[in-house]
Order: sequence, then structure tokens, then C-alpha cells
Amino acid sequence: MSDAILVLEDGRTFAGRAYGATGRTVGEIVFNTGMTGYQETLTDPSYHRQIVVMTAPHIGNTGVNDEDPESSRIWVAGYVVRDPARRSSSWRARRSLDEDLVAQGVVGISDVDTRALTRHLRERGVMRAGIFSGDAIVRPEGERRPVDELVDEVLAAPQMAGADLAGEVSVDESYVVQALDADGAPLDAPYARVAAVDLGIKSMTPQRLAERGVEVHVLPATSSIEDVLAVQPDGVFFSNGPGDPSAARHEIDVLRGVLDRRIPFFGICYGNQLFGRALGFGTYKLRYGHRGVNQPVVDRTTGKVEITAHNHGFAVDAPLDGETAAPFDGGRYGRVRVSHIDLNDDVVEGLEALDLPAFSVQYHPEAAAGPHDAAYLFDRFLDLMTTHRDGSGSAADAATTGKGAA
Ligand SMILES: NC(=O)CC[C@H](N)C(=O)O
Repeated sequence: MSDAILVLEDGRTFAGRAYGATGRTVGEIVFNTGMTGYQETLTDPSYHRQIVVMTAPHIGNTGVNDEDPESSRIWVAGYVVRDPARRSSSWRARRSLDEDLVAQGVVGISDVDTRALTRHLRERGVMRAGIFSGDAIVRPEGERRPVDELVDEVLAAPQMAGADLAGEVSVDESYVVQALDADGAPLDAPYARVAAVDLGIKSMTPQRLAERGVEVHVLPATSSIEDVLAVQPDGVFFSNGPGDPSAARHEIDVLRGVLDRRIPFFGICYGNQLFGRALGFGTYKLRYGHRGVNQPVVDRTTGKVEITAHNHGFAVDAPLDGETAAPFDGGRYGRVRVSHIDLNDDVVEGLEALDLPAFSVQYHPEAAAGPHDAAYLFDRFLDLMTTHRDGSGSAADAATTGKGAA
């Protein structure tokens, strides 16, 4: 294995070895604390344009299988690990992680002091970085390129703040995920039909709805409100996705069209941020974000604490206590409350409309990878759709009655 170097925009460098494809890559460097789930992380479209550092020291131990990917390709812009597995071992493994990274042209670096790197990012905040190896670190004459030159390349990369990226990862054509019965066979008469706007959707999300007997129509990010209505949905879902929610204008207009029609709405992660913005709240960039599978979140409706999967660098800026009039358009969407909070740092992790059938969470109930504590939220969405069909129901009702509160 040849030498590689990781260069941060503040000039700090980490020497290592080339891992995966050799060459050059730039992006925003972020760390993920999950001890498991590297396949789900690599294939999560929300990581588009981000270089991911794994804090778990051994990566690749179980190789790569065909069941765990969350999309059809690896999306991370680069991959930083401490100690890659020399050999993978799992009955499900089809190939090694290294082979997959090479095949998909993902530039990585190993043998990095990932603890020192993570501490640096926690203190200074996430920033742009580059991984350079092979021809990207030597001049044609054979001499090493100076670090200053590499830092300049990193500084030329776009910032994550202000980036509108959902269109780069969404589908071009809509598709349908069939509703399933309890045995996993197709259900002839689905309990509900959902229009799911793909802003970078993870495949497990429509799956979780389908498992509950919901037929899911996955739509491109560019869909108009007419496209959404054409599905005749019982509910609308906005997915996770990459980029800065303050840059998403079109999607927020569509979402307001959904709220104006009182169609039940559920959003996850980017979908939560867009819901927050549609209601008139701001969003802001966290210093280093939440990425991993062990974040404690309290559901304020039930008082229960759940251990949850996260991948977000932005958050909604809404008042933590009490009910608030949603600021947009002089309170057009009525009252809202923060329904979930991260117990590590009090970041808003969920929003609930009190006068509309709409709610969202900042974290990942689809649990891929991650604990399944938050699966009840899909039941809550189904409850909201079924109660609202009878002409009543707000998100708060669905949270305190029926299956959702069980
Ligand atoms: N997983 C997501 O949906 C991420 C949302 C947004 N891109 C963020 O970083 O906060």
C-alpha cells in the first residue's frame, strides 16, 4: 500500500496509507461514531460530498454484502479509517470493503490516528478536507507536492453551508414500493398510500412503511405539488438528504402546499429541517453534528428515552419549551411544539404540529444501521393517516392515542 495524506483546510495533516481507490478527493470531513453499520453509512445519500471518518478502529471486518446497502452506490466523497480488516469474515460477505471502494472509485486513507482527528474536529468543528494519494501527491518529476498546494486545493472545494444537493442524489423517475402483509407477501388492498419525496432517501424507509401495509410512491426531488397530489396520497413523506436546508426553496414550497391542504405529513432528518423551515423557523449548522447509532433522545409525549441513529450537521432553531405559534405567515400553520430533544446537547430532534396532521424527526427511525427504538414513529404516521381520513386528527392526537403511543 502506498502513502496517502489527509489535509484539513486549517492546515493540519495526517499521514496514512492509501485505502480503496488512490487519487484525490475533497469534501466536508465529518466523523461517525457507529461501531457497526459501515455499509449503511457508505451508501447513505446524505453523506454526498462528505469525507467520513469512522471512530470505530476496525472497519471492514464483515466485508460487503448485497443486503445492507441503503442505495445503489457508495455516496461518501472519501473514507478515513484507522485499521482496515485484512480479511473479511461473514457468511453474508460477497467481497471485501477495499474491493468495493476500489470498484466504485472511492478514495480513502487508513492508518490515521482517528482519535486525534476526531478530537480536532470536535474542537474546531467540521471543515473541508482532502485525501491525496498516488499521482495526486507527487509531481510528474517525482518530488512530493508541498502541503500548502494541497491546502489550496482543499480551500477551493465548495462549503457545505449553502449547498443545495438533494437534486444530485434523488431519482429521475418515480417508482412504487408495494405494501406487504404480515408474511411479507404483496398486499392487494394497502392500508394507506404515501407520496414519498426522495431528497436522498434510504431504501429502508419505504421498506418500513411497506412492512406496515403502506404503498409508497417514491417521487423525484423536483416533483411539484401537482405531482404529489396525482398520487392521491393519504400522507406525504419527506426523506433525509444531503446539503443545507436553508438552500432548499422548491421543496419547501411543495411542503407548504401539502400543509395548506392538511394532508398528513411525516419527515425524517432533512425532511424535519424542511418542515421546520416551512413553519417559519430557522436552521443552523452544528459545530460537528450527530453521526452514529447511539444518540439518546427523549420523546416528550411519552417521556421515554430512545437510543437512536443520527446523521445530521444542521438543526432546527425552535423554542424548546411550550407551544409556539409557527412563525410563517403570521401563524398560518397554527401551534407547534418540539416533540423530541437530544439529551446530549438539547438539540431539537422532532417537531409536532398541534393544529395540523404533521410531524417530523431529525433522527433515523428506519434504523439502518442503528437501534430500532424509534420504529413506533412509522406506526404514528399510519395512525395519523387513518384518523385523518375520518376528517379529524392532529399530530398530537396520533402521538397520544392508538398504536403510536404503545
Ligand atoms: N441525513 C440527513 O437528512 C442530513 C440532513 C442535512 N443534510 C444535515 O446534514 O443536517
